[in-house]
Amino acid sequence: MLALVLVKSWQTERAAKQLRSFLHPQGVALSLQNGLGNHQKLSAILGADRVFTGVTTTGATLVAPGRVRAGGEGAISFVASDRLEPFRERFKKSGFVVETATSMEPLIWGKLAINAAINPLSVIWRVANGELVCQQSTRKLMAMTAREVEAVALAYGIQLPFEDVVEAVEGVAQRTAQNRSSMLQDVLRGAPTEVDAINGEVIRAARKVGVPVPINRILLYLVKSIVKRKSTRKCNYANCKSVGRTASRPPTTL
Ligand SMILES: NC(=O)C1=CN([C@@H]2O[C@H](COP(=O)(O)OP(=O)(O)OC[C@H]3O[C@@H](n4cnc5c(N)ncnc54)[C@H](OP(=O)(O)O)[C@@H]3O)[C@@H](O)[C@H]2O)C=CC1
Ligand SMILES: CC(C)(CO)C(=O)C(=O)O
Repeated sequence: MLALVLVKSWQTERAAKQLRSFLHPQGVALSLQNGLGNHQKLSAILGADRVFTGVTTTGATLVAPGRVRAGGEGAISFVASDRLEPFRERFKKSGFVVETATSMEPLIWGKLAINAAINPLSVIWRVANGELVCQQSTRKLMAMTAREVEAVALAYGIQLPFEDVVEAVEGVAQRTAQNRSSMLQDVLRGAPTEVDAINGEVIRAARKVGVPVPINRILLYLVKSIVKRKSTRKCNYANCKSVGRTASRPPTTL
């Protein structure tokens, strides 16, 4: 039995606890989630020998309950294992492209670079992925973000699984041109985002090895402020306690 874990990273722990009670003792869980930390959360609850983590660049947009629009070409990638082998053919029969990787960390960090660069920018500009490669300025921002992630990975001795991270990010954005990133879908429906598990984790990992990641930091705060603004409909300045403000006037509109 295979349990595919495709919940948001902040839902992983709950899903793992549920899985613990009904996954067959010989069954395995395969996470294709974005971000860092899902493998550890699942392993802590289900046991490391039952948890596999891969990635997918197959885009999907939820259009209504039970209705999903395929969001362009992509692949499912995971490290070869006897326990996953029986499911490879099933994925292929269902029309998915399946790729084999030699180790998990480069795979996860490669996907992290892709999501750190595409997802927040799609939220900030409210565009489908393809739009991000249409303008020089957004392309530059995507490139700078992805290169920061690559620098952090290298500081940990992890080589990303592509020759050129910028080409990889732009390639995914082009192949999923019509897709709304999973983060944009979250923001549009008022759900929590995975920005902490993506750009937030890049920042945490970078801090430990002393690599500067200013663009990831800015993207994290921009996404958080957009989410916050959407949930607080009117200007909350008068009641804001968290800003140690010195001025008694409201902020100037620029
Ligand atoms: N969408 C995309 O294009 C891609 C997404 N990903 C990654 O895949 C993962 C899933 O993304 P996505 O499909 O967009 O997410 P969605 O939030 O659209 O879908 C997740 C679904 O899982 C349900 N769910 C949550 N917890 C449980 C549970 N314990 N038991 C059963 N169902 C549960 C949610 O229900 P409810 O809404 O009620 O919480 C929701 O319907 C994420 O990590 C994402 O980053 C990776 C590549 C592409
Ligand atoms: C592959 C991509 C960028 C597809 O949109 C994705 O992983 C996501 O939206 O989270």
